[in-house]
Amino acid sequence: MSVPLLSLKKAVKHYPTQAGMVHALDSVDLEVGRGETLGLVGESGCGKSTVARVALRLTPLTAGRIDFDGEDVTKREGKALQSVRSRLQMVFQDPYASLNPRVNVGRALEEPLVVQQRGTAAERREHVAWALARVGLRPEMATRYPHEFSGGQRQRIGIARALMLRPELIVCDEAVSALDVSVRAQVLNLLLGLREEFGVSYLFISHDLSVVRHMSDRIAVMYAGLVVEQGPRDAVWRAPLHPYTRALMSAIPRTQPGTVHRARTVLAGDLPDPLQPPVGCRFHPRCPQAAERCRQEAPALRPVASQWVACHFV
Ligand SMILES: Nc1ncnc2c1ncn2[C@@H]1O[C@H](COP(=O)(O)OP(=O)(O)OP(=O)(O)O)[C@@H](O)[C@H]1O
Repeated sequence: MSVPLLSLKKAVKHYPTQAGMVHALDSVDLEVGRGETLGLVGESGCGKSTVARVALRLTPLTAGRIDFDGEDVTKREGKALQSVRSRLQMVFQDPYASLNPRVNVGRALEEPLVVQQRGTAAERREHVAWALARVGLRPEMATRYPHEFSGGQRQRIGIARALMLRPELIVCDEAVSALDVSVRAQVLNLLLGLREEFGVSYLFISHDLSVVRHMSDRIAVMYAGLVVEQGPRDAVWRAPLHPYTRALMSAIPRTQPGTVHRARTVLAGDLPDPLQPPVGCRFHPRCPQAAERCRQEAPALRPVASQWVACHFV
């Protein structure tokens, strides 16, 4: 098998707080192959954005390792880190928050090229026009300011900015969650088109399973700082194995095309307290199948059929 573009190996991220240590990630293993889209799903607070932040080296790991294109980049700093960063970009949920309201769109798009000292001013302007056109905006819009755009257009600007350095991997963190349904479909199709055109890989993070299904080749399901199931998109969608994934799937409205008819499992309770995750399987307090072993022993991810699953009873 070829070397994955991005891999997290036993990645741990704990945030020290006044109340104690928040266990945001505990030994997470994930891989994104070249040209592949890995969808990451799970409830709010399970650690999805933390995966994005550690993958982009926006925050350091507490333990574990990150490889990019076969090289250990966990501790890279300075110029060596900058060269990795240029190959990895992020699209945020709210592009407005990441766009300076006083800076026009042309300058905002040019900025990554200026930081990386690429091209002359004229070449950079030309590249801005190209990126705007590529995301379906008119090049003359470069002189406008963020507030002059709709939510969907702003997200296109966020994508154009991510494209400026022609990255190999784009991390999309809830990139379409704030958009209306029709605009959402357009932005998703734009992302799929860019993948076709440039072979870019995506780490596609969303709490919305149907969006993840639309976008991904493989799906990883997170629960309370851990990956509990991962595998090929259709296998996870059609035959989820972990009780948590099954509960997530059963909550999807049956009106959606291709949805497999499943008895609905209502998940009682909330995610566990990240300051004190439960002993044993972290899902056991909410699991309809929990037994004594689940209360005592944490299940490891192991291969079952075409998936990897962390459950004693699958
Ligand atoms: N800087 C921080 N300091 C302390 N705790 C944090 C910090 N960032 C995140 N957390 C906590 O880490 C856990 C995981 O958060 P994270 O944002 O990664 O989850 P998420 O799945 O992306 O949720 P959401 O979809 O709501 O963003 C949560 O309990 C969160 O409160």
